Amino acid sequence: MSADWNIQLAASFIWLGKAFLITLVCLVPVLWLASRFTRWGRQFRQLAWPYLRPGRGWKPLLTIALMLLLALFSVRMSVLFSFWYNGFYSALQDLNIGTFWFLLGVFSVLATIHVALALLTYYIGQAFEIRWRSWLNDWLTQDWLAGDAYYRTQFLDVVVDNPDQRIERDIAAFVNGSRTLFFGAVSALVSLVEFTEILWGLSGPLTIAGVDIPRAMILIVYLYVIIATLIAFKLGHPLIRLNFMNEKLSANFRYALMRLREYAENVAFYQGGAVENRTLWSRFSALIANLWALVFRTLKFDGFNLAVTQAAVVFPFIVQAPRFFSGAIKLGDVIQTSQAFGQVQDSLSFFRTSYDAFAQYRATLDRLTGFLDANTQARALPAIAIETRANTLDVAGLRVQRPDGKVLLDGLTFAMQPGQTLLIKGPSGSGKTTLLRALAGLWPHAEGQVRRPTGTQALFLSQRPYLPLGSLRDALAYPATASAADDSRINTVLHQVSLGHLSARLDDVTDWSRILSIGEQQRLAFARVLFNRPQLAFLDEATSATDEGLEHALYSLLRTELPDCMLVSIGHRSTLDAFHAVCLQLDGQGAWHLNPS
Ligand SMILES: Nc1ncnc2c1ncn2[C@@H]1O[C@H](COP(=O)(O)OP(=O)(O)OP(=O)(O)O)[C@@H](O)[C@H]1O
Repeated sequence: MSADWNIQLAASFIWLGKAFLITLVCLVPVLWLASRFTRWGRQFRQLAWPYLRPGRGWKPLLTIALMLLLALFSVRMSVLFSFWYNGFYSALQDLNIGTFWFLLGVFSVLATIHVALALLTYYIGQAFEIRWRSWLNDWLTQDWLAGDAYYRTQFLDVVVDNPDQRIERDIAAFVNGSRTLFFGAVSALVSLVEFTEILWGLSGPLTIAGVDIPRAMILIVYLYVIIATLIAFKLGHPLIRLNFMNEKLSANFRYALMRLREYAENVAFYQGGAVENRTLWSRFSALIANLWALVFRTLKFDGFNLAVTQAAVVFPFIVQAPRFFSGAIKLGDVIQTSQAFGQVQDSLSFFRTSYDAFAQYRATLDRLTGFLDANTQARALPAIAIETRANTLDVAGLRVQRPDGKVLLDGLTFAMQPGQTLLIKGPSGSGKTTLLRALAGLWPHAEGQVRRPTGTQALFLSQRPYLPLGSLRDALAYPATASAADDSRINTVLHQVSLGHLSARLDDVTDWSRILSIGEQQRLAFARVLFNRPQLAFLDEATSATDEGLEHALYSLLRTELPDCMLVSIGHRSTLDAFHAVCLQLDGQGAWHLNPS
């Protein structure tokens, strides 16, 4: 078979147009069926459609169409190269120097196009992945934050592990896997059709045990690869679970390392290195045990795949040898046969060799859709509906339970007006912090009515001070944002809480929670209240790390600076009584009493 190189340009464009249309016509129903009737197809649609749907813009779909065109072009180039090899080797066999030089000229054109095509494919593919990844990152992060899902997923029956990994790694793996597997499959199928056609033209009959088999090459390659694929699927199946476990165990190990870094000082004080080492080692061992299982399974899987590929190298030569030596076909035909056989073999084998990649891809789909589903379930958990009402805290018939059903507090009813103060007391574990969680709308095991200011008009200072990543100015203003224009007000409140020495470091970006002592962090939290001037502040043991003198100074400051702010405090010290008019006493069994403090 030889090609007329003078008409190849026009012929290639016509081929490209036809192949593009045929591929689209075949692809659309296949994708639709997969997204309806397969689990991975449904998961893919759940993750991909929000980005790809034309209602949001045509750019992603048009980029996919362009990538499809490039993939088809690349198949066309392989076909042209295969004809080039045929002509070239036949010219060598015929000692035809004119054709030899002509074909070298053709090669330089083909090679230039090939290089340009490869670079363009790379660039467009990467640009597509980066844009899609950014969009997904934004979507999943917002979904995680929406409705306090990042906090409330802990109350689900099945808690999703390592959301950080799902956002950071799985999105990238999903985007890359979707592109490479999709275009890999499309290229494989189109190559299969093209090179089967070439092989059809090149193959002759084969006589086995007296029986003539027409077009034997085609029959051999298809039978060979289909049987090999079935065996490979069986060998590769356990890889799905092993890959899933690998991701999970790696993330668990990473989390243990991160935690050690986070609590470095506590561990160092306890001299708990040996215990930590055991924990780290046990998590690492689980990871390694799974890795060994993965290695042995991959040895079997890859060993089989490599053997199948190697054995296929010699087939076409053996089958064509009689026709070549009898002079029925030329050297170029033999070379092209071997290439076409290799291409058909590769294309058919795509589904076998990609089984591993597909297994990982499915694990990624599971992790990402599991994450989104958990967020949705967390948002659907019950919570007290908070009604916004300025300058009042009105609680009626509030019932708070532990997750195991034990009632901590029943029928709580009280109301507060601007400037009023309430101190919540009770034994440890009686539900004081949980009551605040319920009043914040975070606790799922609560019912009743709450009316209060919302948004930045209500501030909750939790037992453990929290400082966000960023500058000291950001930490002080949290959750509001402050700019340099607010510096004079920030400096005033810093001096008021005896942190004036920090006023020169407002722009310093560092991990402030490691630098400031707990007492200083608690003072910073008071500065936050003074800066944000809420109508209502909840202080959960907010002065537990300060001495009584400083506690007195901080509470006095709140009363004088924010006389209208309603204060709800939790605390064990009797020194707090003086700053609160009413005391709510809990017994942790459901009963409660309101007394003058
Ligand atoms: N996420 C949770 N899952 C299960 N039980 C919880 C959870 N959070 C709190 N509890 C339980 O609810 C009960 C009340 O806890 P809470 O933190 O409200 O007590 P507290 O009165 O604030 O205690 P302390 O004075 O020691 O801070 C405790 O028995 C605690 O173990």
